[in-house]
Amino acid sequence: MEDPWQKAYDFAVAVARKAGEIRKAGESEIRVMTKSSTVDLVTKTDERVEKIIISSLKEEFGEDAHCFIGEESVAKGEPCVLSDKPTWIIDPVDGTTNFVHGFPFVAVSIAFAVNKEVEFGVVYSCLEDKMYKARKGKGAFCDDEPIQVSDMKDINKSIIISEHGTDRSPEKVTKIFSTMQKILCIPVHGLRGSGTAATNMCLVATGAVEAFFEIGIHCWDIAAGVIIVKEAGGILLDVDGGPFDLMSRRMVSANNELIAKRIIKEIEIFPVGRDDAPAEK
Ligand SMILES: O=P(O)(O)O[C@H]1[C@H](O)[C@@H](O)[C@H](O)[C@H](O)[C@@H]1O
Ligand SMILES: [Mg+2]
Repeated sequence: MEDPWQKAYDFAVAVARKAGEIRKAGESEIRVMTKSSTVDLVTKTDERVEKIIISSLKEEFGEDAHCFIGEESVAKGEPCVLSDKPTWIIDPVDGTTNFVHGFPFVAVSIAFAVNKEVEFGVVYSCLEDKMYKARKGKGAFCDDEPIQVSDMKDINKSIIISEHGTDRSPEKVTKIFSTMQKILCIPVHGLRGSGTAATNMCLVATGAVEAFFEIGIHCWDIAAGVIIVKEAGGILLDVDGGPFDLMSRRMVSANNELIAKRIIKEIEIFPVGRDDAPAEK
C-alpha cells in the first residue's frame, strides 16, 4: 500500500532545515515584543519564520488540504483546535528567550497529526545543526542515526529536565520550585533545562537525560517531541499519572514508566487552561 504521509514527512524535514537556516542568518537587530506576560517573548523572526513554513506547506499540499496550529498564528487570534483532519502543529522558534539572549539552544518544531494522533515530528536544533525526526512505527533519528532512550531504571542515577515557563505568579513559581527541590533531593544526579521544550524532549529521546516534565507548555512546543520520544522507546504521561493529552498543557516524558511515576509522585500540580479552551469573549 502506498505510504500516505511519506512525502509530507520528507517535506517537513526540508522546511524545518530551511526555517532554521533563516533563523541562523538572523536579523541584524532583534525586535522583541511580549505576549501573555512581560517574560513571554516573541520576535519578528518568529512571525516571519512561521509565515514562511505555513506558506511553503500550503504551496506544496494545497491551500485548504490541511489545517494549521502555529504558535504565532494562535497568538494573533487563529483558533487552536485539534480535529481529526490532517493538521500541522508548528513552533517556528522554540526557545525564543534563548534566541533573544544568544543562549545556544533554539529549535524549529514541526509535527503532523491525523485523527488527533501525531503521525510524524521534526525538531531542527538549528544552532547545534541537529535534525531530530520520527515517524509513527518507523523509529526516531538524529541526523539519520537511530536514537533510543536511556535504559536507566534507578531514579537516583538519573538526570531530569524541567523548565519554569513564562508565568511568574508567585503561587505557581513556588510550586515549580518546590517540585524541583523535592526531585533534586530524591536525590537525582542533576536537574537541567535547555530553555526549549522541543530540544528537551530530544534529549530524552537520545538518552542524555531520563525525563522532562513541564506544566504550562503548549501543543506546538511538544507535538513533534511527542512522537520522537515515543519512537525512541520512551513514554508520555499526564502529570497526574493519567494518559497524556496533547492539548492539556501538562506533560511528563520519560525513558520508562518507573522513572515517570517516581517523578509524578513529587509534582505539585497547578491549574493551567487548555490549549483548546474556547477563547474568552
Ligand atoms: O515560547 P517558546 O516557543 O520559546 O517556548 C517555550 C519553551 O519551549 C518552554 O519549555 C519554556 O518553559 C517556555 O515556556 C518557552 O516559552
Ligand atoms: Mg515553544
